Amino acid sequence: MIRRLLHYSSPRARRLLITELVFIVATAVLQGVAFLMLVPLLRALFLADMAAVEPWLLALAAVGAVYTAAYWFAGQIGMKASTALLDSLLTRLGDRLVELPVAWFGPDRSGMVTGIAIQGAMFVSTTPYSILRLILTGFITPGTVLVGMYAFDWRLAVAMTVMVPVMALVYRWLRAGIARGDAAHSAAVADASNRVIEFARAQPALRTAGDGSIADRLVDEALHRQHRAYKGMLITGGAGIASFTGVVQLSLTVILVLGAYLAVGGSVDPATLIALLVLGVRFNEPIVGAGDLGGGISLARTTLDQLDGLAALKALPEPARPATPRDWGVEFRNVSFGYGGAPVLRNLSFTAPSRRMTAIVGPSGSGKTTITRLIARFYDPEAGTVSIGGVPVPELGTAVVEAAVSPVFQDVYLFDDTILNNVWIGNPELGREEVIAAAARARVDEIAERLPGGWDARVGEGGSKLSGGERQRVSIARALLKDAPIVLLDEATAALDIGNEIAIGAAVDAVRAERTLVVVAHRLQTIMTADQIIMLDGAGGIRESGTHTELLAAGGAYAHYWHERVGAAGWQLAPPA
Ligand SMILES: Nc1ncnc2c1ncn2[C@@H]1O[C@H](COP(=O)(O)OP(=O)(O)OP(=O)(O)O)[C@@H](O)[C@H]1O
Repeated sequence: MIRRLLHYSSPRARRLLITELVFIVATAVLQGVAFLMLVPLLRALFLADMAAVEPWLLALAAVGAVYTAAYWFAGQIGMKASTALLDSLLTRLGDRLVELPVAWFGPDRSGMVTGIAIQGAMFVSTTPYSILRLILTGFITPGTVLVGMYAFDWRLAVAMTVMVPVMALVYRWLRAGIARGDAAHSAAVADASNRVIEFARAQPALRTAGDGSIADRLVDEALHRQHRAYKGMLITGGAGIASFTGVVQLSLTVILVLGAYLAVGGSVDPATLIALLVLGVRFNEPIVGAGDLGGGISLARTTLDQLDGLAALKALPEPARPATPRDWGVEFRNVSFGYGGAPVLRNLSFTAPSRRMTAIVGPSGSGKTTITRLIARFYDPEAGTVSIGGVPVPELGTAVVEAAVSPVFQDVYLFDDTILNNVWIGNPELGREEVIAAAARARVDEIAERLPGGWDARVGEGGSKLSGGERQRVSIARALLKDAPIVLLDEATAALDIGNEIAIGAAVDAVRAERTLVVVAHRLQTIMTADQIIMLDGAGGIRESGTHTELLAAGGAYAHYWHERVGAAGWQLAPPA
């Protein structure tokens, strides 16, 4: 545990932690020495040997004073060490989250990450002071007492020594049982948290569907599993602690019986025996306390295991020196990819040239959004290459790709901040006026005018005060501000109101001449004006590709799709006769 804590510590936290541990060990040894000094002192008192009482009393007071000072200092350092350790753990967690591929973050991860950030890291950081100190004291103080015992009576000391491996075995068993129970409980808590978060988020959908039975059942099952895991943890933990306490009490009984036997035989005088028995009790007390705290250590260990698990996750490969792309055209060559199940894309090849708009169309679930995720390097393909400017994306590295790509996805997340700041994150280097200008190009000014507070109005958690289309407009404004050479636009599937239609149309016009624009296209206007249309076949490949005019003239699947869509939208391609 100490090694693992040091591993997750910054250099400052490590220094503080080591100093704290040195002082903890010193206080534990001093406590043991003080207990040992009780023997001659008590013996002198029982024998009414006042001449011997005084020096022992003074010596005990001196040890007590040093102990108190060391204890106070360990506490002060301990508090600083905890704060430094908490900082290190949260920094490590943050650094790791930034390195992990975007694809790793799903709703099922939020429970675990929240658990570490809010509770686990705090628990681990207070472990040295609140738990480790007591456990170390629980073993070092009795160890000191045991060594000293040999100076008083070797037979009682041997009896105590024989009990040590038995206690150690039971302690190990206790810790292993608690660790197992705690790991199962933590997993169940994370699962239940995910379910409850999902349940809260899904309320609008559940209420409109009028049947919340599935969500109710999933939450109930998760809570039930958590309850069972908690009960299991209490049962194994309770049984372990009871067994350990029993063994420790047994050792006391052994000392008592042996002491009585020795006293009856006359080889120990009664005054010494009573003093030694007091020492025996003091020997056992801290050990029992340490046994009770074994569970606390396991909780900290579970969080450290989770951090180890995060550290072991494979990040996407990064180049030692990122290559330079020749331009910003995108190429897929024989790309195959799936999410662990059936392949979504199979041997897919196409080019989205620089300064051109490529529209991707196809049946629902055919992989349109997946293509944009591969360009943004949320994932690397299982086979084939995705290249930008002639360089495979892994050779460019995630940082280059992230800087080169502006994604405007459907699931836009807005921070609970002002509408202006939500656009500003597209490029924090620019000034307020430039941000407002870019926002106006995506027609975000209309939204700001509507909200009390204008540009400084807050948008609510996740952007809850804005409509889906309005959130996408903010996302478009971010993309315009970021001014990246590749723009990925996943058009909303829902019908847009006229304001959002115009905003998206304006964004498309603003970027298409200068950048590589790849649009998962649903608006007829976007599709027909694209420089190139890639129509997916729904089986992982491309059915047809070309310009709107070419594909219509070919009279194939695209022409069929187009006429259906036009009919559904009520468009008229030619004036009625
Ligand atoms: N994170 C994911 N994990 C597992 N499967 C996924 C994930 N995202 C998408 N899929 C699956 O991959 C397939 C392609 O999804 P994708 O979103 O790329 O399709 P799409 O063509 O954009 O669909 P739509 O037009 O309905 O948005 C679907 O079968 C989908 O269920």
